[in-house]
Amino acid sequence: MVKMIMHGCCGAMGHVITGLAAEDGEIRIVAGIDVREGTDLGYPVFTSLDQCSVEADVIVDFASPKAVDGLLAYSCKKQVPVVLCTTGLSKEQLAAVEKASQVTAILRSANMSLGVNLLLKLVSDAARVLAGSGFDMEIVEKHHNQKVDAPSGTALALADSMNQAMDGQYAYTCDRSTRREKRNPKEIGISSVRGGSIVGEHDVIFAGRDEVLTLSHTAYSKAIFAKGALEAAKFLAGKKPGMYSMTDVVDL
Ligand SMILES: NC(=O)C1=CN([C@@H]2O[C@H](COP(=O)(O)OP(=O)(O)OC[C@H]3O[C@@H](n4cnc5c(N)ncnc54)[C@H](OP(=O)(O)O)[C@@H]3O)[C@@H](O)[C@H]2O)C=CC1
Ligand SMILES: O=C(O)C1=N[C@H](C(=O)O)C[C@H](O)C1
Repeated sequence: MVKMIMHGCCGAMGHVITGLAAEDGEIRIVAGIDVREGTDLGYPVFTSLDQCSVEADVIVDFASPKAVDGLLAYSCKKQVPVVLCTTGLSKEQLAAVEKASQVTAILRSANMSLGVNLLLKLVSDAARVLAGSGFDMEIVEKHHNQKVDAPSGTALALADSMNQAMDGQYAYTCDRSTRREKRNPKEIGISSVRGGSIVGEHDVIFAGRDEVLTLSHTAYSKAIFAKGALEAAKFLAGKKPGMYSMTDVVDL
């Protein structure tokens, strides 16, 4: 049985994961970490990892960028692998994640769903063919009104996948409101919509002359992320230091 700490246990994802883990015979949440007060989740909850007296094989994180520095320090010190799902990390934090992966096992993914992880592959192929033939690339992402970061981590990961396929020639444009010039052919536009309870939608648009190809993913519940996170946690427990990704967990 894999023993897991749920980092961000009182939030939206923490609650969904707590429910799914309770029905899973291979993994058990032994402690939770959260600054928010919560109802009884069936395991002890601490306000920070430093306060946590319970040992575990893996940490699953859906919390806040504010908590990432402490999370990395704890993971390195205690040698507990981390499935890092929080989005909106700064450039400095992303560099710190890379550095920490030299001493601890880290799996970072902006989206734990099977569909988006396949989409990351599909958009890379599409970019090679279509952007290579002059098509413009745009991403539109839609999320609920509680989301604090924009653009979404998934939108950035999709853009990275497309840009890598094009040898890193593209810059990302997330706001055109102050510009008075035509679109640069070497840009990937990213637009964000926030409203209601939209779980997560990503449209990747390849627009050429007289034809448009759109590849879309729609999340209908947060359970798809929770399921992927638990699979990733089981995979990562006991792994040696390094940087892992969902492509190590799912067969694509
Ligand atoms: N990779 C993926 O597949 C997915 C990633 N996410 C990402 O996961 C993160 C969490 O999402 P979600 O559950 O919807 O957000 P919520 O805000 O609902 O939950 C986050 C929880 O973490 C708590 N928290 C904030 N700061 C700290 C801290 N320093 N230490 C411990 N706990 C803290 C929050 O408390 P308080 O409210 O008091 O601040 C809250 O209870 C986001 O970055 C989101 O983008 C979400 C879904 C899928
Ligand atoms: O905050 C969310 O809800 C989500 N965040 C992730 C992101 O930023 O891409 C993944 C998913 O889309 C839901």
